[in-house]
Amino acid sequence: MYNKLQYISQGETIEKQLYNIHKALDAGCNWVQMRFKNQTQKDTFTLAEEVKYLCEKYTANFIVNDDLHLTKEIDACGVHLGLTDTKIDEARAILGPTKVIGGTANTFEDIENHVKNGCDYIGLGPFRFTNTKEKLSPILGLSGYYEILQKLKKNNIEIPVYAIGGITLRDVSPLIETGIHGIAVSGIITESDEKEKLIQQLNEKLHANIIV
Ligand SMILES: Cc1ncc(COP(=O)(O)OP(=O)(O)O)c(N)n1
Ligand SMILES: Cc1ncsc1CCOP(=O)(O)O
Ligand SMILES: [Mg+2]
Repeated sequence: MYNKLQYISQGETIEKQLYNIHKALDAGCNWVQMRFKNQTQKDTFTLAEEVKYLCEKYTANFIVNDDLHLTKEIDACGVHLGLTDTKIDEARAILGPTKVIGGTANTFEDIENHVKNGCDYIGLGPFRFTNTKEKLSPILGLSGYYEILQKLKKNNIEIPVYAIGGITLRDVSPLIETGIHGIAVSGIITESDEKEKLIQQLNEKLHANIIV
């Protein structure tokens, strides 16, 4: 099963990205999504090779944001694709059955389509406003997650759903109660001065036995 906590990297240079990823791994993250926007192909490739090496050293899963061909080229564990990125079925045809493909969703219908097209997990959001990403889809809030997760249950659609967007520690328990599998976070881990403690607290809440 997929880890319940995914760290999405931040940093405008290769050095800052590596620093942030290294810190997150040291503090106990074992799933990293490398998100390095608006960069040259050369720099993105250089960073990806370094991140792959680091993740192997820490036995962490490594997925690439957006870039399907880079994922294949460096043999990462998988890729995360948004609603305007390469289509999930195209990615599946190129990557084959074993790579992890995550897809962004904002609605029940997005999830239905992703499942039909061979997606492995869903990043459903945004939960609330965040400065980490520009051009956000409509904010879902807790009620949005509750509605969508109920509809998935009613339609017998089973896929790990990750909440994303502006999530803080105190959001985790109520989000888990909606039926999500886990969370994908960037800001709270990158900015924390006590990363190890935070990751431990996040994992405790993510793994608490909640009867939904
Ligand atoms: C786990 C997860 N969920 C959603 C996203 C957002 O993807 P996308 O909409 O393509 O936006 P960018 O991250 O590419 O700006 C994600 N990256 N990860
Ligand atoms: C990539 C992405 N997609 C929707 S919100 C978001 C950013 C998540 O980062 P943060 O946890 O800092 O809000
Ligand atoms: Mg994208």
